[in-house]
Amino acid sequence: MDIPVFAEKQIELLQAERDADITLQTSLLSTLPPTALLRHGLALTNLLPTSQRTGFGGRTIIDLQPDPAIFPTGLLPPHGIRQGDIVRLEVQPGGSASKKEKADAKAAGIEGVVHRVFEERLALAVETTGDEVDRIWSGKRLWVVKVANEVTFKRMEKAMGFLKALGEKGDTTGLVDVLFGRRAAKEVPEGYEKMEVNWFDDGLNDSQKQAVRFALASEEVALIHGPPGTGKTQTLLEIILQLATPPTTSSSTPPTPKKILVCGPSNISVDNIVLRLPSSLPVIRMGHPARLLPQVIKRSLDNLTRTSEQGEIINDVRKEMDDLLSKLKATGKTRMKGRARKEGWDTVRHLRGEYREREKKCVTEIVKWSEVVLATLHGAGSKQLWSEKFDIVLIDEGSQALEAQCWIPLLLTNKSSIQKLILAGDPMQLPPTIKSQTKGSIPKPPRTKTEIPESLEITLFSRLLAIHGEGIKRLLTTQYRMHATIMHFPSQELYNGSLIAASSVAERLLCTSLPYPVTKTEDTSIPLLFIDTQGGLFPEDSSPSTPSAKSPTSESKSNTLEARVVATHVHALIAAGVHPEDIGVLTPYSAQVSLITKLLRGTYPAVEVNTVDSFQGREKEAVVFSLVRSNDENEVGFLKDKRRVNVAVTRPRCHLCVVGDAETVGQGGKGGFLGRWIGWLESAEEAEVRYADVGEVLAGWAGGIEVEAED
Ligand SMILES: Nc1ncnc2c1ncn2[C@@H]1O[C@H](COP(=O)(O)OP(=O)(O)OP(=O)(O)O)[C@@H](O)[C@H]1O
Repeated sequence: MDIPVFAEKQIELLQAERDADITLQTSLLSTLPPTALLRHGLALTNLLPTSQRTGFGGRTIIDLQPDPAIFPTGLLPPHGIRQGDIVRLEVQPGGSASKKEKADAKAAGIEGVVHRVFEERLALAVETTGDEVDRIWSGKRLWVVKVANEVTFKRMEKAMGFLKALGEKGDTTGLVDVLFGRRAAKEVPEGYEKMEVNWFDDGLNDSQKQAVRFALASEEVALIHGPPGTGKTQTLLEIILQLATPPTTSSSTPPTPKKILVCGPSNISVDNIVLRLPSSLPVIRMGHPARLLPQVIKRSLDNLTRTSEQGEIINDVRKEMDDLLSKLKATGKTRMKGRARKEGWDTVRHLRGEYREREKKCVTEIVKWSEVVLATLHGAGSKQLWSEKFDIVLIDEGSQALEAQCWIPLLLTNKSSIQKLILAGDPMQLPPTIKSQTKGSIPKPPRTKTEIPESLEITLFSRLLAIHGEGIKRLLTTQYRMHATIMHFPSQELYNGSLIAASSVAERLLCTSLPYPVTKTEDTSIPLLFIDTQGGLFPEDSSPSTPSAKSPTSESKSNTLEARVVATHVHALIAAGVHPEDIGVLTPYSAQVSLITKLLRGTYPAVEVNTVDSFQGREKEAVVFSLVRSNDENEVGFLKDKRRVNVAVTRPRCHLCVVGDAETVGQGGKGGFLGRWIGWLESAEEAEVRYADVGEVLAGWAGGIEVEAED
């Protein structure tokens, strides 16, 4: 494959994606009033700054509380601002603010990362000097607004720029050549299957052990294909331990541990690994502390820096800076004025410089001496790792990462030291969401070694498979999540029928397997239920919610009567004793999510209602899957992507209930995965089929349903 052409195409696609991202965000921010932005999770309004202190990297942490005049309870209203979000902090324009006043408020705002979200306050980390904070500090009412994350794009584009230059200069490493199919990957040594391994986790199953042996024996690239619940992360943990602490042998030269960079596309994917690594293994979790799970903070670079010897001096500088800051913050009689105030801010600036310098040295030392460094793919491009030499890069959830993201650890650290890439993922689940992609099209991975991918949806995992074939991959085959019946169809269709349900889960049922009593009913005693709405009496709503100021989600579908069927089934499960938090309702459409949420939230707020795409990687004891589509044209839209259906139907542990129109979905998906799936559900051999009755649905459980007028 022509590397410069590949890199240029990636840059072009990334720019289109960034533009789509910004256009969407800007149009929402410019059309919706603050209250609507709050409702759509894009802003948090009516905040007052209460205190500030110094955090990691010399950043200022600002605490923001709800204005008591608006929120007398002292609690923040329901909002969608999450830890780690990048936001702008601005003075909130009043209802009658002119365009110019709004623009001025925006220009004076500062960018920051949400450090912590509490019920009664938001802590924001800002990369700015104290006097700038002071400028917007003067007791005004503030708001935070989410901003598109351009930094992520910049880093991917930088990696692609590097790649292009390497290709042009002909300066590629052996690994890069393999990853572009310019030469075949070295063969795994024969007999690797019998390799003696001193297992850290002897409970691994055979397919996991073979995957570990394969990853250890491969010299350049190993893919680990982990279908849902098959213990992909468990397998990676063993690989990390084997590489970082090789067993001692009788030979006089002790084996050298490998230096490993472990990455994932999201913070949670990385934290999940950190949490499961033994505390005896010295590891560093890179990344902004605001984005890490509290349980991993002690292994974060931030914490290791603070608790090191050098850290003591750094802490002293920090304290001096904070004391001075609080004097500068003082109001009333003690307010510092004039020259003293100016000198005060100068000293803060100087101390901040000293603080950063010392911290940098300390960080470099810590990173140098750790064998396992964990970061998000994006975080692997941070300055602190630029010259670090890693032997092996290991990426979890590789099929949920953009290819350009995967190149960040491979190129923005010392690339010449990296000999091997171990990539785990499942190309049969959803790839990252691409906003610039034409709706409904499912791009195919390149068919030849030279074909350049035309879409960001083509992941490195699927491209490598297309280039090198199945020989570079090992499949994990025992799943530890769901009842064997729930697993059956995805296994047959997508994983060559090779999945096995572990005996601990193969017969899981709601009425027998939950850690609390659940009554045996016709619903709780079966793993798979299909409630068929065919017959035209449960039509999808005729006017789709199109993008508008009122409903800025993109074109989305809903089905009001089907939503009632879903709510009734949820009610029946809860009436039998299933805890609401163990039930998830999934649907491909955000408009249907809103509709079902409205039906359920008054009585059962703990039932999670979500889109399939947002629920990938998670599980619930019971899942109700609402298909929505029911129309004379047999249009099935989003459902056509088998990866979406696969994700939805592999989330439950004990019970899956599918609600939908077998006619529309079966005909719409005829000849393909979807058609076969509906055929299998209808065949009633494995699933129980019931037919929804409109009269019963309307007369059914409504007592607790909170049906609200559209707001
Ligand atoms: N060999 C095993 N024996 C028993 N339980 C196992 C084994 N391997 C994994 N598990 C269990 O299976 C569950 C899923 O494992 P893990 O989180 O590693 O899977 P995953 O493939 O990464 O999951 P997902 O597909 O959701 O990302 C965990 O509860 C884990 O403890």
